[in-house]
Amino acid sequence: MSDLIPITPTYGLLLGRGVLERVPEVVPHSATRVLLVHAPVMLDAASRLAEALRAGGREVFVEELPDAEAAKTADVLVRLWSVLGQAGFTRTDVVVALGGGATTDLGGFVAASWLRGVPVVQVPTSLLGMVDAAVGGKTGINTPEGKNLVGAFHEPTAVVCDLDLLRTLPRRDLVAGTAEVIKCGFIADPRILELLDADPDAALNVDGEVLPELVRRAIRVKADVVSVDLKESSLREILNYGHTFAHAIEQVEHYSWRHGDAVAVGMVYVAELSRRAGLIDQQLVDEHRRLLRLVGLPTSYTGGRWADLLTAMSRDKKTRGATLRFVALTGIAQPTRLESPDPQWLEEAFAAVSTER
Ligand SMILES: NC(=O)c1ccc[n+]([C@@H]2O[C@H](COP(=O)([O-])OP(=O)(O)OC[C@H]3O[C@@H](n4cnc5c(N)ncnc54)[C@H](O)[C@@H]3O)[C@@H](O)[C@H]2O)c1
Ligand SMILES: O=C(O)C(=O)C[C@@H](O)[C@H](O)[C@H](O)COP(=O)(O)O
Ligand SMILES: [Zn+2]
Repeated sequence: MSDLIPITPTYGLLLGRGVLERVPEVVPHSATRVLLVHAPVMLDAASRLAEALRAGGREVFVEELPDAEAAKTADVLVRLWSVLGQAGFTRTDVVVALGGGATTDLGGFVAASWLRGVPVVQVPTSLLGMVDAAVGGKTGINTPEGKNLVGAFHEPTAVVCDLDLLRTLPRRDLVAGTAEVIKCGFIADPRILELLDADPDAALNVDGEVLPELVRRAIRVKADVVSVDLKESSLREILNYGHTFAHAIEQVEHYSWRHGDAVAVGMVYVAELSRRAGLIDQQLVDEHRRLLRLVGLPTSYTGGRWADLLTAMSRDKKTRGATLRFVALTGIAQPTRLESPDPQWLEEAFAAVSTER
């Protein structure tokens, strides 16, 4: 099973089983040099890919990145700029990123920043990377002040998602990836929620047919948004559902929380907030908790001081001046914005996610 999904008029996504070997096909012909950055766990796959690229006559530089969020730092970026400079990378050369969302965010930003932009081919290896991080052109790194605070919009030349790679993904990371799939269900595609509800085990079976269907649907949601609003002038914000509180958790917890787990709690937080603002009823808040728990995602967060979380939320990219802004729902597949919510609701929603309900 393999098919090419158009993301925007300029690039597509190859989705299927065993498609990793087709990466050389999508590397631009003009590229004589390739920088292949990979997550530590992808060492063998990176070596094989490098050999295949060399067999095609390319000069390949392989760089292993620190794992997970440790890859998304200025130090790693500086190290890679040095590699590119020493190797004499030109604008026709290419970066290939092989790993989870942290690897593709960093790889994308190296490509965006080198010579003000060279091509990048994204090869996500986690569920979250396939349905979200590697698609849509958001790239970047964290700073001590917050998550993804430095970055660029830089669309990939191609995205290659080999579903076979999910076989080695730890269960906890697979589950975390479903948070972004569920997010797509809540903001745009209720069928995602139905499929998941009907058979949560099938939704997490990497050898079955339900997971690929969920992956395709989530990618379609993302593609429909980024193809009309790459730079997040308005519509794209809906992909940030749950992320205001999620990013605050990640930062306050020094990135010991998985992004997807934080997004799960963040969606419950904004649902609680939206109920207080009169946008949704308690039933839809409960539905968030029920669906997230079905696949084993967390729905509560007991750590963190409220003041620290609020400071972190104020640095969210949707904030305008002193105005905190959230993506909220008025119903399933009906996203809206909630601006300057009552400070008491903000804290009450925190109290509500601080206990298991
Ligand atoms: N740019 C975007 O639009 C966007 C969207 C969503 C998330 N993100 C970012 O993506 C990151 C989260 O992505 P993630 O959940 O993939 O995290 P991750 O990249 O940290 O990967 C999670 C873990 O799984 C491992 N892993 C990945 N693929 C594997 C495989 N096939 N087999 C075994 N282990 C594997 C990784 O090495 C890591 O330890 C965050 O930094 C988040 O901010 C970006
Ligand atoms: O693609 C987008 O736009 C998103 O918001 C997708 C999110 O899942 C993703 O985590 C993104 O990196 C968050 O972006 P940020 O601008 O809030 O850092
Ligand atoms: Zn996310």
